[in-house]
Amino acid sequence: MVNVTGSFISPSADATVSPQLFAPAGLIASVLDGFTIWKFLVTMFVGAVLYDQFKYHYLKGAIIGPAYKIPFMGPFLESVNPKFTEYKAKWDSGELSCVSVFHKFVVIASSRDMSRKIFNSPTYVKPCVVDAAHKLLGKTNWVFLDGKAHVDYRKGLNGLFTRQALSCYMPRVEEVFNEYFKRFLDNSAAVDHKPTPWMPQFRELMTALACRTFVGYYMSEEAVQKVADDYYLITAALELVNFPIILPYTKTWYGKKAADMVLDEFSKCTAKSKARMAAGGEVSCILDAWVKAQQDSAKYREKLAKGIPVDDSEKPAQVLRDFSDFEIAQTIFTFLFASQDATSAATTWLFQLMADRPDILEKVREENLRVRNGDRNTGISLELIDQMTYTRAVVKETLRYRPPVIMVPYLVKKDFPITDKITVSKGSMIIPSVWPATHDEDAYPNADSFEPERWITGDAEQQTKNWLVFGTGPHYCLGQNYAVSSLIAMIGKASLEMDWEHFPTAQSEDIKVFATIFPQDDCLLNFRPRA
Ligand code: HEM
Repeated sequence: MVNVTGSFISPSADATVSPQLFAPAGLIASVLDGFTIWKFLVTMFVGAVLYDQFKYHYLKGAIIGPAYKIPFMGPFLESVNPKFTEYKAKWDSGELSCVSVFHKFVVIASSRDMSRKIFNSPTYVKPCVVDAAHKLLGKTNWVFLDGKAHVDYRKGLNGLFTRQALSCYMPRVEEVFNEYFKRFLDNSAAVDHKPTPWMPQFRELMTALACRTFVGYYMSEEAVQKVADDYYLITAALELVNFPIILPYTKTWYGKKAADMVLDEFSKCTAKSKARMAAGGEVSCILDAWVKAQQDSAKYREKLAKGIPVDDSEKPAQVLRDFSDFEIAQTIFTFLFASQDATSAATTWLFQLMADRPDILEKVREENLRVRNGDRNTGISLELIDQMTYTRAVVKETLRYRPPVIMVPYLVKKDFPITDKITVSKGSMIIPSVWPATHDEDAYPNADSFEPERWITGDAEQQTKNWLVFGTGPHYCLGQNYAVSSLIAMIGKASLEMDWEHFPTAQSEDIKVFATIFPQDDCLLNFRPRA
C-alpha cells in the first residue's frame, strides 16, 4: 500500500510508488487493494445523492419548489402527517409548485384555471388516486381505466345515479338516519351529555348509509358494523405518499386486510342480489339496479341472438355485458371508497356549522317543517328535497366553505406542456386543488365567511368554473347528486328531530387532513331529542 509518510510529497518521489507507475497490473492491484467495500459503498451513495438532486432539479425546471431535496426521501416525514397549513403554504407559493418524495415528483396546482386545465386534460393525465389505492382497490379496478375504456365503463354506471334510481334508494337513506339519530341520542345520554368528539360517529353513520344504499339489506347488521368499525384503517392506509411496499403490521397492511374483508362482503351481497333480481325482485339499492340492468341486457342480447324481433322500447338504455360477482364487488367498493371520507367530512362540518349558527339552523328547521306541511314524520323523498331551497343553499355553502376533497392526485402519462414555459414530465404526480377555487374572492366575495344566502340572492350558482368540489372533466364525481340530496335529507331531518350543542375549542376552526378535511378537535357535540 502507498504509504507517504511525513510531509506532503509527490507520490512519484516515493520509492515504493514509482515502479508501480510503470507496472499497470501492480497499480490496479494497489488501487483495488485500497478500494475497500466501504469506499465502494460511500462512492455509490454520494453518486446516488448527486443523481437524486440532479434529477429533482431537472424535473423541477421553472416550477416553484425547495432549492434542494432532502436526500432520497424528501419531505416524507411531513407527508406522513400532512398539515393543512403546509398545503396552504404551497398554494400561496405560486400557481404551480413542486415537491419530491422518494422517487415521486409531485406538482401541485393552486389556481382555478391550472386546476381546471389538469382535470380537463385526459390526453396527458389520468387519476392516480394514491399509490396504495392500487393495492387496496386492485390494479384492474375500473377507476384506473383511462380514455375510451373509462368512458364506456362509466356509461354503464350512469344509470345508477339518475333521479329515478335515487328515488329507489331514499327509503334506505331514511332508515339509516332513523337508526343512527337514535344512537346519537342514546350515546349522548349514556355520557350524561358530556361533550364528545363526534367525528368518529359521523364516519360510522356514513359507512352505514353507504352500505345500505349501495347493497341494501344483503349485508347483515354485524357486517355493516364491522365495515363501519374498520373503514378508518382503509383511509389511514391511503396517505398521499406511502412506503412503496406493504410491510406487515403497517398502516397499508391493516388497510389491505380491511379492504379484502369489504370486498368479500360485497361479493356475497352480489350473489344474493343476482338470485333475488333473477326471481323478479324490486330494486332496493344500487347493487340491485346494476344487477337488474345486466340481467335485462342479457335477455335483450339473447332475443337478438335468437332472431326474436325486439321493439325499440325494450332496448335497455345501456346494453351491458355480464359482470362477475367480484367485478361488481370491486366497483361497489369504489363507491364506498369515493364517498366515505368525503361525506363524513361534509357531515361533520355541517353539524358543527349549524350548531355554531343557531339562526341558520332555525331557518333550516322552519323550511323542513313547512315543506312537510307541519308533519315532521313525513318521509324523505326527492320531491320534498326539491322544495328545500334554503337547506340546499346551506349544504352547498358547507361544501364550498369546507370542500371535503381539497386536492385530487393525477398521474402524468405523457409529458404535459401545462404552460408555455413548463412541461411536467411523464411519471410525475400532478395535483389540481379545490380549496383555492372555492375560496376565490372574485367568485365568492367574503369567501372566508359562511353565507348560504349567496346561493339564493347572490350569484354563487353562476360561478360554475370555481365549483370544483366534485371535480370536473371525464372523472367528475359520479355520486354528486346522491351526495347533495342525502346531505340535505340528513340535516333537514336532524333539525326536526334533535337539538345539538357544539363545544368549541381552540382547534375547532383548525383543519385536520385525514384524506379529506375535519375540524382538528373532531367536533365536540352532544345531542338531545326535540320535543
Ligand atoms: C360530499 C361528497 C363527495 C365529494 C365532495 C366528492 C368529490 C369527488 C371528487 C373531487 C372526485 C374527483 C373528480 C375528478 O377527478 O374530476 C370524485 C370522484 C368520484 N366520486 Fe365523489 N364525492 C362525493 C361523494 C361521492 C359519492 C356519495 C359517491 C358514490 C356514490 C361518489 C363516487 C365517485 C366516483 C365513482 C368517482 C370517480 C369517477 C371517475 O373516475 O369517473 N362520490 N368525487
